[in-house]
Amino acid sequence: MGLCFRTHLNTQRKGLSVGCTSPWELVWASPWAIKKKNKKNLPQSPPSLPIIGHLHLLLSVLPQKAFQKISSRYGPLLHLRIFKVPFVLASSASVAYDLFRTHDVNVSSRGFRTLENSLLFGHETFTGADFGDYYKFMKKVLVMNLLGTQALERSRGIRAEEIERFYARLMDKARKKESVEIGKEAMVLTNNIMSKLLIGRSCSEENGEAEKVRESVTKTMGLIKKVFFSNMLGKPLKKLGISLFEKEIRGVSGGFDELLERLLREHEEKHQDTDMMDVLLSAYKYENADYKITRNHIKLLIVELFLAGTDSAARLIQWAMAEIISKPNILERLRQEMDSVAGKTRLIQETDLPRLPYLQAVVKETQRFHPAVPLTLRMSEEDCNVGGFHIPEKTTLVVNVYAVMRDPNVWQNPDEFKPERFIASSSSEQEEEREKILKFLPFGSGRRGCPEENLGYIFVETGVGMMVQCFDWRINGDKIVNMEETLAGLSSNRV
Ligand code: HEM
Repeated sequence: MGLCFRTHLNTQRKGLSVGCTSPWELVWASPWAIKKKNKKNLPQSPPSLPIIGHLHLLLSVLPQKAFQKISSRYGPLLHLRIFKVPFVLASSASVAYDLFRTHDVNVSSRGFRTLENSLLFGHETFTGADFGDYYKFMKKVLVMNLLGTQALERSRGIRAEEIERFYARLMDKARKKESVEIGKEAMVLTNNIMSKLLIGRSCSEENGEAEKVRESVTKTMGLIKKVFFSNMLGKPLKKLGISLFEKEIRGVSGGFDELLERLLREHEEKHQDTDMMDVLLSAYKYENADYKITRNHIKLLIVELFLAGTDSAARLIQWAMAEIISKPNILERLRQEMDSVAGKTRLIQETDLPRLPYLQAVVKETQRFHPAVPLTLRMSEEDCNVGGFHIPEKTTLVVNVYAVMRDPNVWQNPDEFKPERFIASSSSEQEEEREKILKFLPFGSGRRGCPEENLGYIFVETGVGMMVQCFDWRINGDKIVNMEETLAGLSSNRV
């Protein structure tokens, strides 16, 4: 993207193991089994091919789009199989409601398969942990020290400082008439903020540390996509599954491990209590803690938070800007709103956000249209009934968030980018509607939903807000913004 100053601004401103007794296997085994199926009322299964099952339906387009196409033809709750491994695909708002409200506890584990002795995808991750003591302990630590309202207020200064540095970097490029890769710059912003919150300093640009970390984040997000699908491929491809990527995983994992070990030693030497790593070290050393965490837990959580906080928000900033730049009427309305709230002499601040409903609506519509995490993975602990169908225990559940947020039964003109839909009704009406159906799920939902919705919104709204407020944008070369989607990690990407 090319950019220049806005002339009127005067600021410097895992897997599923299926035993022979699984009802799913019975379904495929014999006509006798089909009777069993009907008795149990399992979700419908589209026609499949011998051996590979439904794999062929997934190969041509992005998985979320392929799944959406299958669901719109066969129904919102389907059982599919890839080779011998079954999973249930949920694709409508009402089914999402059933899963995340009625059966929230039952589906609050993910069932990831793990890789031993690896930092990434190891058995001690927070994101993959069962909903047990370790998970609950860490979540409490997170809310109190990083993600809760008070913790967010304490760290506001860090984010404001980083928005100013972001502004200064763009201003420098504008002065030199250089073009800007929005995704890359957004990643620097989110990466710096997460580094400061987690380890008390941003990674150094001088010695290449920051670039190395950003590269590792991008590589890991790519690996998450591969491991997500290898989790679904399960047993038959076990050897080809996670082990196929083992070398790659161990490489990235080793790099993170080395960095984290160095950071832990730095923190132990300075004995302070200012960032998330300090908090976790105190918990590690505290004899009477409710749960005895290990040094490995600390490293893992830091890496997971780093990944979760950096990548999704940066991609959303990139998507939001792509939509805004290609739609001048949205850009103009945003600017008017921003100028009336922040004026022309200072940068937009976090505290301005509640008074910027249109900016909030643009960010929400970006989340609906281009969800950073289009598919989420859960596992049913016990048998349950969803949308009138029987779901056996230990079934992998894939929720197609992308399809839910384009479900034509609950969204008007779902394939149109229309921020106004988020300001048309009052917040009490929206709340009432949300209670009845779960149709807006960019952060997932229920116990295993994203614990950091607030921080996610702050990142994206302030980042986008500043870019719109302070700069005019022009597309390099092409007259239109390329909105083609690719899959990088589990995230939609813009190329
Ligand atoms: C706009 C940015 C973000 C988006 C779109 C996003 C989205 C998501 C989604 C969809 C999930 C899975 C939810 C589910 O399975 O129901 C998730 C989980 C998670 N997110 Fe976020 N997230 C964002 C920002 C963040 C930030 C800033 C942090 C932390 C600093 C964070 C930490 C986490 C963690 C720890 C989990 C795992 C929760 C669990 O397993 O219980 N996320 N996020």
